Amino acid sequence: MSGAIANADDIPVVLLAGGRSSRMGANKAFATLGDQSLFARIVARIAKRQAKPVALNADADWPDAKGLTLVPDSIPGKLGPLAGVLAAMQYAAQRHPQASHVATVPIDSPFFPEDLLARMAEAIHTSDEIAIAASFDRDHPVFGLWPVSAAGDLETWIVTDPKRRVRDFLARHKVRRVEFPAVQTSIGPLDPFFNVNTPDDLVEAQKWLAALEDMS
Ligand SMILES: Nc1nc2c(ncn2[C@@H]2O[C@H](COP(=O)(O)OP(=O)(O)OP(=O)(O)O)[C@@H](O)[C@H]2O)c(=O)[nH]1
Ligand SMILES: [Mg+2]
Repeated sequence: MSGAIANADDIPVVLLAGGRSSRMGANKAFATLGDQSLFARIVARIAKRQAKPVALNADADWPDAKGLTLVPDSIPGKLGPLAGVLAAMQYAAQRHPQASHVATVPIDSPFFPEDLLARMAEAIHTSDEIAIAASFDRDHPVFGLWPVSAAGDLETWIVTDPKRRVRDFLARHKVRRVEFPAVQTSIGPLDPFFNVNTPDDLVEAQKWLAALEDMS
């Protein structure tokens, strides 16, 4: 905890939902998992621990933002998740000027840790550091705390780097990786960052959900 500069309660959270859902074939935010859409499930999971209002990074014609501030990408063309991160930074700079960081959470990962923001905030030691989540030794940079001060650098990088690989952007900054453990369930260890990309993933997510409900 010592040295941490960010308090999780003060960090605005932006849901990333600006992708194409091409593997799902339809907007996966509205795919049903249990008795809720992925979108509703993720909003509820954040609301459990998050005091600040939540914004939604999605296309301007999104059907129902559930009262969240709708934040479309500032650079058009679906240039990847970091375009959503940039929109999140710009939203935070305008609407939460006291916040050093903005958090991003993707719309397709329904089992993310409840202590996500608290642990990521603890990992940040200076206002220019990035924190990203990891599990099973794999990075999940869509789950990140992003310094608002890096917006200009991110914008330049998105526009000028033709490959736009997330790891290349991260290499330009000081990054804190926060490793989260597997969740033990009745059918085995669940990666808390399991994400739903395909119809088959949705079927698998239903199994994990049932296994988690068995445990509670
Ligand atoms: N703003 C924005 N968000 C994106 C973009 N591409 C992906 N994302 C988001 O980043 C997260 C991870 O992306 P993917 O799992 O690849 O989702 P996707 O791009 O919608 O799906 P596929 O088309 O199947 O790859 C999701 O929350 C997406 O909504 C983009 O171009 N712009
Ligand atoms: Mg995904």
